[in-house]
Amino acid sequence: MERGHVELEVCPDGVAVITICNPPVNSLAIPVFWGLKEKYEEALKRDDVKAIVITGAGDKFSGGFDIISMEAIQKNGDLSQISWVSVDLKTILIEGARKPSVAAIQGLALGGGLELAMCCHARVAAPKAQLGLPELQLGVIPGGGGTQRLPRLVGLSKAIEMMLTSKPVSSEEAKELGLVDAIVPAKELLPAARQWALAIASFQKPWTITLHKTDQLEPLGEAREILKFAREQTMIRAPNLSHPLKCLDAVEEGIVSGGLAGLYKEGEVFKECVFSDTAKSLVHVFFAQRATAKVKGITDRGLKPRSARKVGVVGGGLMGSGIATACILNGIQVAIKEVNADFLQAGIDRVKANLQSRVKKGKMSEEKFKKTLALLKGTLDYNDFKDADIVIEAVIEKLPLKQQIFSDLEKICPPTCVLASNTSTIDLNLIGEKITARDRVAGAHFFSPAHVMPLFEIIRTSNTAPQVLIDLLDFGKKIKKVPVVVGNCPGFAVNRTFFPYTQASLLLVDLGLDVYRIDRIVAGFGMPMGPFRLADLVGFEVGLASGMTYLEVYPDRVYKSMLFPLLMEDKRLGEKTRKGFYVYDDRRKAKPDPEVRKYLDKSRSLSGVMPNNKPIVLSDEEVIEVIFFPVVNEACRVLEEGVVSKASDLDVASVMGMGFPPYRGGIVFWADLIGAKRIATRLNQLSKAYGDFFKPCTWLEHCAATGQPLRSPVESSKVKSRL
Ligand SMILES: C[C@H](O)CC(=O)SCCNC(=O)CCNC(=O)[C@H](O)C(C)(C)COP(=O)(O)OP(=O)(O)OC[C@H]1O[C@@H](n2cnc3c(N)ncnc32)[C@H](O)[C@@H]1OP(=O)(O)O
Repeated sequence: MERGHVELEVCPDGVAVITICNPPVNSLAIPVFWGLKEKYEEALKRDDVKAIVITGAGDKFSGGFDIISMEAIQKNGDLSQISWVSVDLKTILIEGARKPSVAAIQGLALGGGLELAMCCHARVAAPKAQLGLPELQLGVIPGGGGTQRLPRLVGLSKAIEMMLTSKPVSSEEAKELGLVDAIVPAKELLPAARQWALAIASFQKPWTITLHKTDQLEPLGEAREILKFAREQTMIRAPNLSHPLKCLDAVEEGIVSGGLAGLYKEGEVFKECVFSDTAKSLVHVFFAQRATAKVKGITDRGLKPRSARKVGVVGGGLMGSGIATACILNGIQVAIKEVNADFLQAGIDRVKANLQSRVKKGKMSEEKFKKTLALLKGTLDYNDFKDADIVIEAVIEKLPLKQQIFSDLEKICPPTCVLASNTSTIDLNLIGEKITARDRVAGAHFFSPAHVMPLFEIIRTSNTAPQVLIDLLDFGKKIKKVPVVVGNCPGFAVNRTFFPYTQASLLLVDLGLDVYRIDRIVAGFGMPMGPFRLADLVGFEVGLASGMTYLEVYPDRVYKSMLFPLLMEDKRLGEKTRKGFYVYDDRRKAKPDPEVRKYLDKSRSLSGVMPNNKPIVLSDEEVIEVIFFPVVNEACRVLEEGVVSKASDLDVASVMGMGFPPYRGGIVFWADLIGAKRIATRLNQLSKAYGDFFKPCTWLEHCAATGQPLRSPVESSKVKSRL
């Protein structure tokens, strides 16, 4: 299907208005580029056209190069359809034309959209539009002249900052920076842009060819210093990524050898990047993230969400207060319930502290702080839940307590109120067992800290009503989370997939590897922290309790290490006691502790798993395999059992919930890049050496044997669906 087109209208004042039409964001699909060329040539030829305005249909200028086309290019390996755009279309035809062009920017001008605007001779914007070059977020670099024109408009430092962070600036900031020439009310945008274009044509306003501009560029020596510093920072912040450095190479070429040379370099680098695994992974995550909101059989029924205006939270502990914070931060009223005044005050204080930390960081004004906090009400009884739209229970993981709470809630809450539990392990069917309206029960699983972590796991049981899921999806979006609907099983999708992560790490320790080396390797792979630093953060009591849950349900896949109990015997419980695998100072900075050695030795001798009592030797790559291949194996079980409806949901969940590096595309995408065959072969070897913990599951073996990707839909005959 052809996507997008371009329209041309010649106004009586002699201005040709060229409009990009490709909803919802006017992305620059291939037909749009051809349309731009055709309409431009027409406008340049016509005698009744003096000047040109480029704009986007509706309320957006353009969201940039069409990422659907980018994915297609990555698949077919053919860049020829767009290789003419940067120089032939933008630089020669538009920027080099004998008639001036003005970009009329509304809503957003991102990536290729801003690049198009920058090759115009001026830019007029409506208030509050977003302008930026977020290409690095997709694993590519600006490939339509952005690496050359942005520094020439706003200076090198700011341009580098905008590209490396992928953060847009508002029209207002863009005006100050010199990226836009004027801001006018949205209604006057087109007339103002037309006037501006005519003023350029009659030489009353400057006819600026950005690629030839040098006045904003720093002197060469200073520019080199800025680039050097940017490279150093990039290597620290993103040691596994090469495309930000390549982006800086393209910028440098333009600074040293001129804009045109820079454009050619940019083209070469774009080509290298677009076919990289990094770009493929990040494009996959972009679409996968948006696809989580589409749930077959649920979101295609035409149901309308019942918007959540008031949420009840049961329990003001760490999770409850985090959930309450997430709600009030997004304008939703909250009643938080505790069992006594002290606990309630502690819960409210936690919410306050969460907000205050924003004030301290300059992200929230005092006034906004007060307004936000006013949305929170503390309560000791359920009366305040009488008009709640959603109630989320977030008390300790004790089934009878949760069952009692749900019975109470059913009596007091309106019949349309969604009854959700933030449990991370308990079967939701059991939690809702004592109530009549089981179709109202679902899981609303947040990740700690709940007001910060982006993932929101919505758990459905076989009884959960579609309307409840629609309401929770809407609620998730409202509180700016990425909601993923999953089935009901121990650990649900995320914790279940990742439980072998700690298990395998504990086994490696008993086989003789050092905890700190493991943590370094795993962090080097791109996880926010290694498994032992994470265990410290979560706390050993919690870690051990969830280990016990998995031991009950998946006994063949739990490695029974003594390491946690040994540390706990000496009151080393993790970060909260300032001693776990690491020791912590007042600022929570973790330092390896030589004393840990004795616990490791004891655990090793109790386990007796070291072959011939000698530590095994593994390369860094092998360590990653031993830790992450069992995670892939569990992900395959999750797919096999239909706990998620599509593999990309698990990719998003692993990235958003566990911090799996997005530039690896998520756990299943990453596994498919390696190949099921290699993973299954390695797991079979490990299984022979170290037991059933590593044994590949049916889906993994099936894909290894058939060459099918792991992400392919599991045939329904194989699915024991939990959805
Ligand atoms: C050569 C060039 O230098 C290379 C490039 O230009 S690469 C592209 C650079 N542009 C970007 O990275 C922008 C990507 N898009 C975004 O950040 C956000 O979508 C946005 C800020 C534009 C809009 O956000 P928001 O309003 O929350 O809506 P969001 O749900 O994300 O997007 C709406 C729809 O537009 C689609 N979309 C957004 N940007 C798109 C793009 N550039 N290409 C194709 N589709 C796009 C989304 O997939 C989504 O589709 P769906 O409804 O079918 O799921």
